Amino acid sequence: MITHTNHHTGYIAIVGRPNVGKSTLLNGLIKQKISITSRKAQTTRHRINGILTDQQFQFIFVDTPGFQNQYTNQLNSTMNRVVTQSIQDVDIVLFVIEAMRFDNRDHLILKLLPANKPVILVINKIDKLADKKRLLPFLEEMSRLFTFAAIIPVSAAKKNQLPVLIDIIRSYLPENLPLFDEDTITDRNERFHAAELLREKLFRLTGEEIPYSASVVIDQFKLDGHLRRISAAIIVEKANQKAIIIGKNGENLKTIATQARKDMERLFGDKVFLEVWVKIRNGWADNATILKTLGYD
Ligand SMILES: Nc1nc2c(ncn2[C@@H]2O[C@H](COP(=O)(O)OP(=O)(O)OP(=O)(O)O)[C@@H](O)[C@H]2O)c(=O)[nH]1
Repeated sequence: MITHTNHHTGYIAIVGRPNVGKSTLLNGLIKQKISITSRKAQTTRHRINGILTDQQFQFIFVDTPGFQNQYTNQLNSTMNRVVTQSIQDVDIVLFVIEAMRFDNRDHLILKLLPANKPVILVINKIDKLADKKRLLPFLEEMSRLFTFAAIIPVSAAKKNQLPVLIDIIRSYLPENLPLFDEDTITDRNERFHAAELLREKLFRLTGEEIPYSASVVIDQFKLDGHLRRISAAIIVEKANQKAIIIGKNGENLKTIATQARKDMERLFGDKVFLEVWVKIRNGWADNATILKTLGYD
């Protein structure tokens, strides 16, 4: 029987400036693709809880949007607030940086780190370092910045050192009963993940022309036996953006939809029938382009 004296559960925030690899790290730690990653900075806009549970431990990860101070619009100030809040609410903080880089934005986050809870410095992307010897002086330099509970170099993309990181986090998890069922990977629902996966492909497979204002809406999400029937809309501002997304002969949209569907099937463990429309925000739905991707042969 599980009692609170032999079980550990804790909230872990993953913070770091945009593009350091927070989403990749979260995905690697919980071994499922639930958080979106992209080459473009700042694709994470939501708090995503990824949950890892075993017999005696439950790790509840909070993936925060990249902290940044380059733009001051409403969305970004909200993001900065989310980072500050999530640091307050958790038991452990993972501060993610890139190997050999520590810029002004990293310094800004450093200032927000709490003194009263363990902060683990995760130095990511060590696979990019040709000469690993350069890491040692960098580690020393970092250790002088803050009293970190631990400093660990990893490669989130190559899954190097992630088991070691898990063991370190485990040692700081407070005694507590599990808060979620064992099967729960995330407390976000499937509809949300379907939108996130499609949004990731949209950013990955279209150029810089598509602004962050492009959004994805799930119009329909129906369970039909084991099949999930999903109808989604990509919403853009201008006709030329719509044309870019669709691509020549619909090729680009087809690739986006197919890749998104495959990721959805992997995550849900079942077949998906995905229909994607591209709409212009001022809403003439009649003009929508339809693309159907069959989820089964
Ligand atoms: N070489 C290498 N690239 C990585 C590694 N981890 C992440 N990346 C790449 O870095 C880019 C950003 O990764 P994300 O996981 O989206 O970064 P993020 O910090 O969540 O970014 P935001 O959502 O913008 O805050 C992607 O192109 C990843 O493939 C790593 O260990 N090595």
